Amino acid sequence: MTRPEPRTAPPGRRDGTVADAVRAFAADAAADPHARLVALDFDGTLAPLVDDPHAARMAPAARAAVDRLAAALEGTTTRLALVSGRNLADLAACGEPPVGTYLVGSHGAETGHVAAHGIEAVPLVLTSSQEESLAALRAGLADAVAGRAGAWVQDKPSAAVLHTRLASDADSRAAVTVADAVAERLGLHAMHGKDVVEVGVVETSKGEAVDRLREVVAQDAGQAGGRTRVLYAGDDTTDETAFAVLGPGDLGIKVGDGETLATERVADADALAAALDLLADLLERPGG
Ligand SMILES: O=P(O)(O)OC[C@H]1O[C@H](O[C@H]2O[C@H](CO)[C@@H](O)[C@H](O)[C@H]2O)[C@H](O)[C@@H](O)[C@@H]1O
Repeated sequence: MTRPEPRTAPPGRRDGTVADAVRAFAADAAADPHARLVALDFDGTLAPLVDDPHAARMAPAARAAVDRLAAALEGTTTRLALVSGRNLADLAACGEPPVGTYLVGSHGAETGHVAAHGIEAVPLVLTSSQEESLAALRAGLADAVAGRAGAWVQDKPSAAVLHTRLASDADSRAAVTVADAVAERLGLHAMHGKDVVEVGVVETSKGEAVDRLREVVAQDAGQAGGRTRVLYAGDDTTDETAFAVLGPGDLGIKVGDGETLATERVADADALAAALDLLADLLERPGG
């Protein structure tokens, strides 16, 4: 798994800088025939963070921009993806992705696609060893939250997540310490996100998922063997693995504060929506 060293994007960027970067990403298709992928994290990026994960929905401006972008992409060689730590079914339910969207759930352990008739998901099959690890992990995280008000465990098909958003600082620290120890004992990698510690039994990352999507999109767009250009936007530390696999012709946009490998930064979901709206404009009027 790629473990990037975060760095801080230059402070004080002008809004115009992100717009310029979006324009460069969307350079006239005639001059730049590469397939493109717009890959967006969900929580904290399109959807403001809330206490109940099931209640998370895209911010209204992000919802409108994503839907508009999806429509603008029809018939082009650009594809849309949601790339999330959420498990696939949860991502589909809360993200309500437009038809044609590629889905990456559980940080890459689950993949799918939104077809006109519904979600087409690649079945996730765990080995017996992974099933055993998952059971031990769930038991260990149950111990981590026992007696700690506000801390709770979310089960996923290939992972378990310690949530501490509603716990006191002391309870949060103690639960995180236990969760880290459980992961270490089981030989699993603990990913620390915003008020979450996520431990999965399938070794993967958003960065690996984005690299796999590059190939899928190139093939789908009739550019097999070509290098798909990627726009990736994310807000959390787990998105850094995706920023780490970006290179020339790609565009990384960090949403909110924090160290990052992304070259561009916007303040929040509304600002990201403005960038996605601009991209939709450019795709609707190539060269305009
Ligand atoms: O990769 P993402 O799409 O950003 O998903 C990462 C985690 O998102 C969810 O947790 C986060 O959002 C919750 C709802 O706003 C919030 O309560 C929590 O504190 C955040 O960390 C989700 O519940 C996790 O399973 C995802 O891994």
